[in-house]
Amino acid sequence: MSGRQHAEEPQSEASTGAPSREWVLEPQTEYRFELDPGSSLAVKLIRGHAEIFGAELVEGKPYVFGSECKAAVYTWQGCTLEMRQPSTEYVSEETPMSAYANVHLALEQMRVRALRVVHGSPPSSDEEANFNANPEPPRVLVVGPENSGKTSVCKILANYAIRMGQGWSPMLVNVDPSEGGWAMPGAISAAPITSPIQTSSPASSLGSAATSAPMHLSSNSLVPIAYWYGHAETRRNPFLLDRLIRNLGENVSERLDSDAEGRASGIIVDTPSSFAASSGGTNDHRQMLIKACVDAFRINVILVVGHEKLNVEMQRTFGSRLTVVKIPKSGGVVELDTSYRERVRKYQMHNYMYGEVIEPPPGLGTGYLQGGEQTPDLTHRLAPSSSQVAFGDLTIYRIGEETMAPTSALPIGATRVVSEMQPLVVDPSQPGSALYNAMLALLAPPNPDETERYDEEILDLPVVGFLVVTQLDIPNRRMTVLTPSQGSLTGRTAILGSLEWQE
Ligand SMILES: Nc1ncnc2c1ncn2[C@@H]1O[C@H](COP(=O)(O)OP(=O)(O)OP(=O)(O)O)[C@@H](O)[C@H]1O
Repeated sequence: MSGRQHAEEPQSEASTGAPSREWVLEPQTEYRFELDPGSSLAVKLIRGHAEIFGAELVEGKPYVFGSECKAAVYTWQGCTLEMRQPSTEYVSEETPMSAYANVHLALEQMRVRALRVVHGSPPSSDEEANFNANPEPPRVLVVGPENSGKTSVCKILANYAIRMGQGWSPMLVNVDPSEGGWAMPGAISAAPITSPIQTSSPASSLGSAATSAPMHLSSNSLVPIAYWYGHAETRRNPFLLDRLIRNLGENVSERLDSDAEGRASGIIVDTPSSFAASSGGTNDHRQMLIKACVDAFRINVILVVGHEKLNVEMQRTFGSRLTVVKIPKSGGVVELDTSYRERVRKYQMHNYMYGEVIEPPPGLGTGYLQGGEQTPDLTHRLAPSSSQVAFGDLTIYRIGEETMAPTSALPIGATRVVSEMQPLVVDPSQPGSALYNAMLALLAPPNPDETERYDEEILDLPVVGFLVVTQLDIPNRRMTVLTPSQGSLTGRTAILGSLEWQE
């Protein structure tokens, strides 16, 4: 074992607090930790250099982690770390970081060449040798089975791009609706990354997004583009997901069209594990969704994380027109079970509404960083508002699902079959509307030009926020909703999915 555990003595101020320990890490090793529910960890870099999923640690600053976070502190050159209160910890010498760094270098070359074209600079001699007259920026799809570390790979690659100091702003895309990215579980989203993605909690595994927190308080906040699918499982409505992935791709392209330098930074797409193996869904759906991503984001590199069969399949399907590379899976990736994933969804929903303040380990004092931000009390605690809305003020739809009415209640001859894409109005006064405690996505306003409107327009509108129905008062035709933003809901449209708010 290369990590030496140095001291195990309580620090002076912490006679009532958690003891701190030092670890000395050899070059190219990582310290892995896992937190139990309700516990928190503080890590401080004492000397040397270290990073968490590619984001560098600042020397001398304690970083806190909570909400059952599982992660690793990696060092290329060696370092000394101090920590308080991990639940599980160990050091590993075997990591795939060299392979990931090589992938990063290849992507970086693609960015540099693409930017040269933007600036109209002449190609370098190696490009002439390769006859690469029209270099493209990297547009990368990361695929792999459950718990292969796809999200971690995406974070590492985005953070390494940021660390180049070239002003890159790679577009990070999350098409895994079970994770929620910067939005909410049930959504797919994209955001340009301009500062390192910090890891502190699975409630905000891709860094923090701006909800109702004033932007100037949270410098790392991102304003993502999001679409609402409404379910955690891709098999629930793959046709809807296909359409939303294409919408997200179009929206991302439009943004990048007017930002040539951002375009040269490239795109990194994190995918759900159901893209690797059809768990309940069909193989056709799986392939359809992979193809939707390849088309929508004009993918030119597919990274397959540690899965030989999927690698062969991707080579066969796409190998003739884009680069498919298999990369190793990290032994540190933690097997996340269903109940953990459910708890993480709850943390993410709570984080969206209330923000998250991690209680630091006792004895840490002040001046620590949470998710890279100082003074977490200000930046991470939000105050959602509860307001009353008349049934008629907010139009609510569900997409492509049958009403709950039993067949016997349907008109004679009516069938229960509904197209996957059909928007159906939800009547809050009907028992079985499934609105109570449901998570709803608030859509952007439709096209102001009535002539541009079409029947299924609401499928193509991005999400501007989320709300929860916390009370239904059917006799008075009112409902109480919880939302982090203060704007009026009158005349707005919201979509219901199958995700429930959990207090
Ligand atoms: N080297 C590591 N050391 C410790 N924990 C790690 C390491 N790499 C990843 N993890 C943790 O393992 C868990 C799973 O990793 P990750 O989310 O990257 O996998 P995934 O393949 O994207 O998951 P999913 O099955 O949800 O698609 C996460 O909690 C992540 O923080």
